[in-house]
Amino acid sequence: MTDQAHIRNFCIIAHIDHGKSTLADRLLEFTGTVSKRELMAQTLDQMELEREKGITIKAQAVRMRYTALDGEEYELNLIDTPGHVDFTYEVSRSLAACEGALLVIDATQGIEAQTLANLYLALEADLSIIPVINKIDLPSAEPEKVRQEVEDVIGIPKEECILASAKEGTGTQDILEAIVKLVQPPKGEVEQPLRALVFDSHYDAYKGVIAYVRVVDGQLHQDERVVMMATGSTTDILEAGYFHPRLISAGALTTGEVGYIATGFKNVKDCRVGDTVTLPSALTRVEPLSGYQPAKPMVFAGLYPVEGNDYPLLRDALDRLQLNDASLFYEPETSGALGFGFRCGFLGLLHMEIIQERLEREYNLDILATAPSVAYLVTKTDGTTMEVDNPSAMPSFGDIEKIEEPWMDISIFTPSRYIGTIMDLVTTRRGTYKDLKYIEAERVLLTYSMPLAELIIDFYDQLKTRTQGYASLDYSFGGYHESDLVKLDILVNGVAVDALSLIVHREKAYHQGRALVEKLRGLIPRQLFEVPIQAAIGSRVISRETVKAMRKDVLAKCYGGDITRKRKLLEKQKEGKKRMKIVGNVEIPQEAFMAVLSLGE
Ligand SMILES: Nc1nc2c(ncn2[C@@H]2O[C@H](COP(=O)(O)OP(=O)(O)OP(=O)(O)O)[C@@H](O)[C@H]2O)c(=O)[nH]1
Repeated sequence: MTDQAHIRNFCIIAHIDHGKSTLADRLLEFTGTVSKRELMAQTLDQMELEREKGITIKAQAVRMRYTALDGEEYELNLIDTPGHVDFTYEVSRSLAACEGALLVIDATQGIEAQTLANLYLALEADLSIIPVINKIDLPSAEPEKVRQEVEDVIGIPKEECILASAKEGTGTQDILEAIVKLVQPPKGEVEQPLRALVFDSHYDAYKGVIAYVRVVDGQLHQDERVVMMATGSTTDILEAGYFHPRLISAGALTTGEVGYIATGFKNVKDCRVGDTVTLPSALTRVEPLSGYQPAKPMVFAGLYPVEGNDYPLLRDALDRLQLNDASLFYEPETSGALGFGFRCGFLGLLHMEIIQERLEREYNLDILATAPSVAYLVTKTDGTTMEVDNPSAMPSFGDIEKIEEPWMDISIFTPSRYIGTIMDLVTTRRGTYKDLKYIEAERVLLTYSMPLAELIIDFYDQLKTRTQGYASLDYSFGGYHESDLVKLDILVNGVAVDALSLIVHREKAYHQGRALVEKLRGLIPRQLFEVPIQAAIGSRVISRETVKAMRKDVLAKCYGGDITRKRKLLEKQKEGKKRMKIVGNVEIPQEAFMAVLSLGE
């Protein structure tokens, strides 16, 4: 165990793609924690999906030993943080386990929305900030300009910025020296009863839930009985140790240290991120560490197996994913159109996408997902209130007194030439303007308030398209507000398809209904008969399109000749069918359920 004065706990925060993982690799390599050969492209991003999407999802922690220029050896604990807004809560928990943060800024991009969002979280957690201007090897790098930006926007003197290239290793030692000099050693009392913060966890088939902890006070030892203050669960610590980056058992962890405990818990729910670990004997004497909050899903969608028989498999897969991901919520749901499936709650759209992909890739399931929805607070005329996260479960409008929907505070960084088009985009999404700040002559920070329902429908892609990729976005929950909403039903061949129902603002209902049926006409394949598609509010049909009947057989092309070609065509047709659901007697493809996401403006 290292004495407290020689421990430094820090994290790296950055906007997506500014080079956090690459820099982490350089630090691991420089300190000899991982050899170059061992260092796979990105050690810290372990999940395959993370690697592919190039984003960090789960926070990780690695212990390094570094002999500084002062001749002393230090224990440096690097806590990696997720870079995406969906995971803000995990970021803030990781930050709470540190005393310092490297703020990485891309020298070709400058400060972006999540640079600031993460910086604010770090300041809230009272961390020392070390700005690192990365990618200075690139020809388009403008380190001087970015330095000035750091001084003007963040208020840190520009001389304190470290210039680095994580790719080439420039500046690595300067960064390590700055960590030793500028980051405070951990405070906390080793004589006090144990308090350790759980800042992340993962499930291991042999050791149960592995909790990633920061010991704030006291010590913890293997075989000791501990209790989780928020959930009340108790267990004996099977193993205690640190990450190197693999788990190294050390028998104990002391005040100020970061490491893991193997808890034997069978579910991450017993050991939530943000919870405090203590000893049963100290339970009544210690205050839990602040800031625990259960993750709250914001975006909901139905997930259905394409093959009805796969329902039990889907349930098992969700069960298993949830072992590792306490923020994933699901419950059984039945849809008239899609059969048996699950209503799932996610932290955000990216989270939803990740879960969907993991179900398909790791569990080999074909999933049909309905369009994402938010959770509405509905007050009925009889005075009762309910939360509705599925449009088809909305009570009939005669019974509704009012509906409130979640609004987000959003901030957008953009070159000033795009202000007009962004303003226009946000207004068509019912957003309201809050503020505009010039960051430098040609870059601005715009802030708005906007319904989450509008944000999850293609907003980010639209923003990127309209600004040629230059704008960056960040958002946080801003409260519930009453809105004039209606339910839009879609009828296919005269039958209302519950999974296509939408909640929309009354003023936009007509336009959206029309756009949607037009889109659906293009997506629903021709059948042997004519298929009308209608949009309706209550019993009033507001728009109608028709899918014409099919005229020719696909096999007609083959002139009865080439059998391989015929088989190929049939195979292809089968492929195409994979993501189809038969509703009534009409085949509806997956894209139809997502059509609402791409209606354009
Ligand atoms: N030229 C150059 N490229 C770099 C440097 N640092 C990182 N990159 C590249 O920038 C891209 C993003 O780097 P990552 O380290 O994955 O970024 P990140 O911040 O960890 O991204 P998230 O995990 O999504 O938050 C990768 O293609 C890196 O190879 C650098 O110093 N110079």
